[in-house]
Amino acid sequence: MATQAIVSSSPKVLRVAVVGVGLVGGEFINQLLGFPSPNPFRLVALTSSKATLFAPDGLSITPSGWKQELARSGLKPDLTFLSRELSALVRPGQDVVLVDNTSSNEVAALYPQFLKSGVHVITPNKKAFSSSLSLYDSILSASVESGARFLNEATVGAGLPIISTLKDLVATGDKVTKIEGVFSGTMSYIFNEFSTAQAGGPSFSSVVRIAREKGYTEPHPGDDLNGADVARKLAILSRYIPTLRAALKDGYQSVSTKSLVPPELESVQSGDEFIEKLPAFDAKFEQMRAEALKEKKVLRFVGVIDVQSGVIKADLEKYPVSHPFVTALGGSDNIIMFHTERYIARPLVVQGAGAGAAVTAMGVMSDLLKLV
Ligand SMILES: NC(=O)C1=CN([C@@H]2O[C@H](COP(=O)(O)OP(=O)(O)OC[C@H]3O[C@@H](n4cnc5c(N)ncnc54)[C@H](OP(=O)(O)O)[C@@H]3O)[C@@H](O)[C@H]2O)C=CC1
Ligand SMILES: N[C@@H](CC=O)C(=O)O
Ligand code: NA
Repeated sequence: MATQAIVSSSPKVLRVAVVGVGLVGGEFINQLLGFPSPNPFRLVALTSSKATLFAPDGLSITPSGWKQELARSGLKPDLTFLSRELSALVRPGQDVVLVDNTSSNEVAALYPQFLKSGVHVITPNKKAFSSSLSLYDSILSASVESGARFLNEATVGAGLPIISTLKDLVATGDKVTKIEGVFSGTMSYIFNEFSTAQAGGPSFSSVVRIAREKGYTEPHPGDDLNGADVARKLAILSRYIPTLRAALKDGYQSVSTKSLVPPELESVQSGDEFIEKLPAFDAKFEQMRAEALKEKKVLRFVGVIDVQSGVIKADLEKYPVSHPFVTALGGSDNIIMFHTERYIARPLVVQGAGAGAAVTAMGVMSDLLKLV
């Protein structure tokens, strides 16, 4: 009988640094610490806007204790320090990952620096990928230069496989002709509750308040209501479509976008103040709801990328109650339809919860697992 060679290889371990420990960040840390054994991840850094913890061989923290540990840390957050320390940890067979769970432009602007030094970047933060083409290009070239990867599945549809589906369609040679759908968990929740086949219903401001309490909104709910969150998602997806890659040089701001923020509230800086002042504008939204219902329709906030015409827009539209954007959706659900040359008879459809801490953190975890 032939002797079989026994090949022993130690399992790959990834060092993970987390910046941003809010709703999504907190849930992500708990999912990471609770990963089934053998856990391939070592949490080496936690950084909030006020403090940081760092231990190159892994922090000794627990799901119930990390918040206290971080609050007790005397170390102030310092992204330059973090970048230097993480790049020093990169070596053959030892991968290091930055997970950015903030919505910060400042952190996003540093991705090229982290990537250049070989640190992978994973994030649900839309800022870098939906901003100027020059930042996007420098992220791509830094990744190509070092081989470090940037993964951003949770930036569109939270945990739903939207970016991976689009990448697969394009990489296998399919031609995308149109992508359309409900891309915002917040807008989905708001209009699923506010605009139904029945007359009357809750006030607009009350459903916005609940969407925020459920953790669907951006840190400032005005960033959802002004359409910017949907415009950013459309910009991110457009860049994966070869003919549209360079269409939005200045980023999401070039997407034609309908804002639902009353002009009087545009300059309100705090999310709390915004929520407090919104009830004064309920009558205007009630009128929009009643006008749609007169036509036997309901309101839905949708996004469209029409590849052939080059139109990319985020808008509030009226739909008959038999439309899939009405019948198929509840809660914070997203629905995204990919029309392609291969999926010509009926679109490829991805649907499910598109916001909330658990499903977003799962999208970030699924990216992390792609590196193991
Ligand atoms: N919530 C959801 O359903 C989804 C969220 N996302 C994205 O996930 C990201 C996080 O969202 P969410 O958790 O809801 O937001 P939160 O506001 O709950 O969390 C963001 C955290 O980032 C911290 N932060 C901001 N700037 C810095 C910085 N420079 N260094 C360290 N920490 C910083 C904030 O701290 P502080 O409060 O002290 O300022 C805050 O705790 C956002 O980019 C959002 O767009 C994506 C998909 C779905
Ligand atoms: N605020 C966003 C969160 C996910 O991207 C949304 O409501 O969809
Ligand atoms: Na996703």
